[in-house]
Amino acid sequence: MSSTTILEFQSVTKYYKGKTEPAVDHVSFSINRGDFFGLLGPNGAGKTTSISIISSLLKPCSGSCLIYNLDSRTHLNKIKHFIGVVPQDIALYDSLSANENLIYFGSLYGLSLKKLKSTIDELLTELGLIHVKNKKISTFSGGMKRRINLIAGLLHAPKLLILDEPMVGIDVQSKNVIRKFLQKLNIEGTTIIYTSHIMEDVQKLCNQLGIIDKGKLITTASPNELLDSHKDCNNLEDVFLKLTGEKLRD
Ligand SMILES: Nc1ncnc2c1ncn2[C@@H]1O[C@H](COP(=O)(O)OP(=O)(O)OP(=O)(O)O)[C@@H](O)[C@H]1O
Repeated sequence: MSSTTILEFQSVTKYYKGKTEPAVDHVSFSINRGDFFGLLGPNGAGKTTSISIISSLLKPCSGSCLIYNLDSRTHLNKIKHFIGVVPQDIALYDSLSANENLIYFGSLYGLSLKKLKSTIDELLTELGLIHVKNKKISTFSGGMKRRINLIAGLLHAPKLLILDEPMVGIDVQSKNVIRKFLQKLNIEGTTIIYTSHIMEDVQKLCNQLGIIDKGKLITTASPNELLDSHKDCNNLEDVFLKLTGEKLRD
């Protein structure tokens, strides 16, 4: 692992119980400090499985995932302080207010209540939600829930933020706020791993991409490198279709 590499996915393979095909098949890639790394692939490609291995929620059957040189299988307690995970499904309590949800999630990291309260107010302000701080999550729109879900993964100021489809089901305004916020966070030093099916967002945000399909890594490259090496393609979506094919995955 070089001094700038913070994550090394080394020949990782994962079979789910009862399945004969691997969800992730000997996948290797590395992520450098400061990257905005887009992990792309069609439905069922293995993105969430890979992210779950990085987050230590799943163990690989073979291979390893090193984060800051620590093995994700054996150093979960240390690693969880460096990483923030924002899952694809909204993981909030509907009957609690935004503030109560965030106090709950922040307390899981052992932050002092004083520090936690000031961080919550800061992030709610940055993401345009301070005026609904004490409103119940059940009254929130999809875009507001997505932004609270994002804040919940950021309360302990992780060095590596892992986002699984953070822009799903939200309007253009919410998307714009989240995109600008993530760009700022990345410029200020947070390394980000990002999965999405929205190629326009990926092109705007990511400096490095890993494309997987049917559990196998097809390529890692920057968006510009991909566009340069596929001159017949007009945009990233065309390159993605060329590399993964037009066949439906369902
Ligand atoms: N808990 C599970 N048990 C069994 N098989 C699973 C499980 N989770 C995922 N799979 C299978 O593993 C493969 C990879 O799934 P995964 O969710 O990682 O893909 P993905 O790229 O995140 O897809 P999507 O874009 O649809 O979210 C798929 O074939 C999926 O059906």
